[in-house]
Amino acid sequence: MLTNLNIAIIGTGTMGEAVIGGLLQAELVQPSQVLAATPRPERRRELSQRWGIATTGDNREAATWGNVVILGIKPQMTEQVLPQLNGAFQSDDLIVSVLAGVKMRQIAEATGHSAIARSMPNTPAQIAEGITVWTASKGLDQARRGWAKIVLSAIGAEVEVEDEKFMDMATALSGTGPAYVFMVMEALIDAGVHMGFPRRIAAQLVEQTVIGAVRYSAQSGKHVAELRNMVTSPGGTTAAALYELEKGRLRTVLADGVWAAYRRARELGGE
Ligand SMILES: NC(=O)C1=CN([C@@H]2O[C@H](COP(=O)(O)OP(=O)(O)OC[C@H]3O[C@@H](n4cnc5c(N)ncnc54)[C@H](O)[C@@H]3O)[C@@H](O)[C@H]2O)C=CC1
Ligand SMILES: O=C(O)[C@@H]1CCC=N1
Repeated sequence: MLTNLNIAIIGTGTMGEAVIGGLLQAELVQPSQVLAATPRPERRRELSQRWGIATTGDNREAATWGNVVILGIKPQMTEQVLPQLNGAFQSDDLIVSVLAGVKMRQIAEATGHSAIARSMPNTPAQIAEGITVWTASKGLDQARRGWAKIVLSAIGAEVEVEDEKFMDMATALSGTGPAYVFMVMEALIDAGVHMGFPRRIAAQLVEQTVIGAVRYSAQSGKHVAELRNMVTSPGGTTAAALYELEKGRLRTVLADGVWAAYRRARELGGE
């Protein structure tokens, strides 16, 4: 449990705040157990008003105070921020990173602390509907693995993987994934408007089509190709549409996007 733990968040943008919100809304912690570190005073005011938590502009103070220290800064900031934290950790603290690309070895070297859970959430975390893939540093004890699991389950489902190599793949597939879905939705809504629907109605049709298709897929347990075949009447509209999508290389374009994200995640980690 997280009852007696202090949770510090360093870097409280989109993802850092999602974790704060998830923890508080699930009542896994009290506001008095949370300290948010971020450089901008107006952002600190906003966070303390919205969540009733303490804030600081001093990253080292947050790392010293926290038993669980969540890193929500951008990967490009690691060289500047992580050395500030060196020596601030107690031996039984836990670092939870959400940084794309950055390896546990890099975090351990820069901070001098090797008890780390590296995670990759995604933005539906903001409504506790995220999916987070995570892995722990070798030899991390069960108690702190438990802390990581509880913190990450506050923002949705979580999947633990043994090998850190899966983290960059998760970054490309599920971490970046909501952007693929939103872009496809946007394109479909625009097509509806192009045909003549008012935008509001086009958006409603697309949104519920996506929600319905995802729930149907999850509940039916059928392979997605089988579900797609069930939509495709012989000589009908879907067959006509799918022919054009295949001709436009939709599948390989999506795969190329995922591979580009994977390569970029590896670059951010210095590979
Ligand atoms: N946005 C997303 O969908 C996801 C992002 N991530 C990871 O989460 C991390 C944060 O990404 P976002 O929340 O999207 O970025 P963001 O730009 O919204 O948040 C970064 C935050 O760090 C703060 N910051 C800047 N300099 C700082 C410093 N010196 N000390 C402390 N805080 C500082 C900024 O004020 C900002 O609030 C990244 O490492 C990213 O790879 C992971 C999964 C999904
Ligand atoms: O774009 C990014 O780098 C972050 C990591 C995964 C999603 N957003």
